Amino acid sequence: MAMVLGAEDAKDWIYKGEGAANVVLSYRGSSLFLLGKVLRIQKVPKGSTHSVNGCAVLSGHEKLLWGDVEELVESKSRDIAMQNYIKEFLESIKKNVHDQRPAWRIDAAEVDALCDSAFLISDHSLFTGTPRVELCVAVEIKPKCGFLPSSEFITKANAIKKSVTRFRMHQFLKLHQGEISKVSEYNPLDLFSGSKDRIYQAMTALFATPQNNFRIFLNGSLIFGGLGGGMDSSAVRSHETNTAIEDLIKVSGLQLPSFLELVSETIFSSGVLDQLLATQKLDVLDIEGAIHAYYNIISQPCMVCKNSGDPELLDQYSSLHSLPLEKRLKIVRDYLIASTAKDCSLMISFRPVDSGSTGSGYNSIFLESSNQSFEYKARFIDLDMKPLEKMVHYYELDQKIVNFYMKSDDPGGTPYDSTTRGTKVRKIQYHQ
Ligand SMILES: O=P(O)(O)O[C@@H]1[C@@H](OP(=O)(O)O)[C@H](OP(=O)(O)O)[C@H](O)[C@H](OP(=O)(O)O)[C@H]1OP(=O)(O)O
Ligand SMILES: Nc1ncnc2c1ncn2[C@@H]1O[C@H](COP(=O)(O)OP(=O)(O)OP(=O)(O)O)[C@@H](O)[C@H]1O
Ligand SMILES: [Zn+2]
Repeated sequence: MAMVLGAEDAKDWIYKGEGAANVVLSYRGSSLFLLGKVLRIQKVPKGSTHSVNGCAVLSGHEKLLWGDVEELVESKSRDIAMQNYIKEFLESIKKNVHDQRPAWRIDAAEVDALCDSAFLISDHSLFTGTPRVELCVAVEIKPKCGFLPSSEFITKANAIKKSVTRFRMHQFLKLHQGEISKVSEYNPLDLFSGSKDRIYQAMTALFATPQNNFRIFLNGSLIFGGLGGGMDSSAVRSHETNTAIEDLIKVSGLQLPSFLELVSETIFSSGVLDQLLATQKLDVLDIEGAIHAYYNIISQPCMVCKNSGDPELLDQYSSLHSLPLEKRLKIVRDYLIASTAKDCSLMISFRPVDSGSTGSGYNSIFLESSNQSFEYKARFIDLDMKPLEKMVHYYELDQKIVNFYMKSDDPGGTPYDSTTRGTKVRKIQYHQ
């Protein structure tokens, strides 16, 4: 369907949220086609001409990497060929959303008014795409990495990575950098555990410290959690949360614990995170292994080998450098796919249905504690491909997170075993 958007249409698009790379707007105009859709527009870092996640076209090395995924290589160039460049519309959007954006996001990047294209996607915070027609409660969860790495390429000095989650270690660095005001007790291993009780425990922790990992929408509007992917959502919470949660309770008939139970039960019985975890686990070698394959692909001397004076390690790494090209490409491809799976978000929308009426074709769930039935829809968002050129950043950030964590005093014990929380088990392991 051909449709041209001009500056006058910008008023119909309302700021919904944003991440590091995109601003997302929901439609509140009168076009039936656009109702229930969101527009996802790329951002450009302040002072740069490239979008946050690199160029829309693949670099030469990326073509080598993804070359056998024909659709990907083709679609990237098709986007460019079909570009419908609507600068005025995007300029107006840029102006309109300015006041709602978090200051730290404004400082980092702005809507790219020179963008070639934007994504028009279904609004997954709505059940059927029609706001205000029926009650719909949705949650957005950014689960992050749900397993502990066990790669043989993790150096002894970084062995802590095998027993403390990346999420927890990163929390200490974020706290130090002022990005968060307190360390979250959310443990991704609980969420991915497949155990009902542990999933519920993860949900309770996400609710207590939502950061950019948890949001609740009521009929498509954010009622809980940080707008704009805010690390700390204290502003939204202190202001509006109480009434919003009261609204939620009133309209859904669910008390908060029952609501968290509904989400936990859905995650548990749908198995929706199982496949995500399997995809995350494509990262078999960890960045400490994959980085070597990366340097071969870009035909540059390996900086990690260059800076390592340990003959034993160098010997181990040489096994990676001497792999056939196809194997090295696969290592990096799998690493990047896993990175996407570690960074995407899950949106689950719910609508109440009369008990027993499950003939609609949607998945349904019965919540015993409240004797209510719900239909649900689970969708993943932000499945963007990660740019190849981020590999060095991944390596450096990994080292930084681990080094900082080792200097920190984490009173939390081993996050993968909540029964040992509060003890010094982790430290004992570390000092061994
Ligand atoms: O590296 P991480 O784990 O901090 O993840 C980044 C996210 O940080 P957070 O989830 O807060 O820790 C980060 O999120 P925030 O900006 O912190 O909300 C982005 O999602 C970033 O991806 P991209 O650069 O937009 O493609 C993410 O970068 P990738 O690592 O997924 O490329
Ligand atoms: N299809 C959708 N339906 C409803 N809301 C959406 C949709 N896509 C994105 N959003 C909202 O917009 C926010 C930002 O979108 P998204 O995560 O795609 O941005 P991003 O910049 O790519 O994120 P990241 O920081 O993880 O790279 C999401 O957190 C979510 O609240
Ligand atoms: Zn190397």
